[in-house]
Amino acid sequence: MAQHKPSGSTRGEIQVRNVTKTYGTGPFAKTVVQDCSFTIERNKLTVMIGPSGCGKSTLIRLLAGFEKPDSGSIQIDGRPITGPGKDRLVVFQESALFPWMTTMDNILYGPRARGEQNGQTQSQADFLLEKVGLKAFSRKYPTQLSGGMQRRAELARAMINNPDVMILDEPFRGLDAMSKELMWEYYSGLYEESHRTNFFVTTDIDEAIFLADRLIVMTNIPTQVRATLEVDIPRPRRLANAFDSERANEIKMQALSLLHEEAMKSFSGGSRAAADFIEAYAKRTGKAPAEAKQPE
Ligand SMILES: Nc1ncnc2c1ncn2[C@@H]1O[C@H](COP(=O)(O)OP(=O)(O)OP(=O)(O)O)[C@@H](O)[C@H]1O
Repeated sequence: MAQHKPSGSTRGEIQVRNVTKTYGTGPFAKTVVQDCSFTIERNKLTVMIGPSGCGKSTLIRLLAGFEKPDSGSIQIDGRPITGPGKDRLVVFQESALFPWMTTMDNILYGPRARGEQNGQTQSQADFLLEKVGLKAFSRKYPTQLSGGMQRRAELARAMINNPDVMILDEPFRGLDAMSKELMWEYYSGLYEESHRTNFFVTTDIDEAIFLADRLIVMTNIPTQVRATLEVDIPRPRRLANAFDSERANEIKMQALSLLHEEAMKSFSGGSRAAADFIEAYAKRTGKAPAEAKQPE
């Protein structure tokens, strides 16, 4: 049977302009995103990296249309995002596979639910199964798959819906190091097939550099863009060579130094976190807390 790869969309540019989001009110108000602007460029893989807890998942909920910004605007191809839409598809950290369905049935779930199952969706499912290395597992159930296989099945399940934008919130978090690296190859291979607009959020610098066309580095909370780096490393990228390039290391060092500065902000200002950090540092180095220098 002829196999059809998912068609690459030429839509899906997202513009975030001066977005602010605060949770709670009065003395309990907490601003998580502040005056944040960036563009997720069409047909590129944009990776967002930032310190843990800086507000990345909040931004994803805003892009997905699950929540609304307090001020500023978010547009897709010039239209305001007012709620969830089938032009955007979000893949979360948590498994969303139905345990009572086989891998194949999980992958075909979207087209079936829309009443769109036909010969073409079946051959797309075959193509995606092969691409994610699960051809021999199409009749297995999620519990019969490893964690990495489940994540690959989820990628296929999302991609068959051909969204204009794929939004991924730390989808490989929690996998062991080897499975995670394997996922990078599968995922970037899928991206290189379609060049669909992808927005991928992570806290893992190696993952970010391996995958990204563009890397957006975020500030600490309340978050906004600290820097945007073009990751001009040739494709296709493979684990065997991706980290050999001097350019990859240069970008990694640049991003790491920005992230380090941002992470250190949570330790400044005599906060409880700073006190804990200094105490732990003193224990580890054998120096009394008074001698241990607070990070600048
Ligand atoms: N609905 C909510 N109500 C109140 N506070 C919230 C809500 N959602 C998020 N926050 C707060 O916003 C901050 C940022 O959370 P968010 O999950 O967006 O960060 P993150 O960068 O995705 O974190 P991580 O990297 O750890 O996944 C946290 O301090 C969190 O407590």
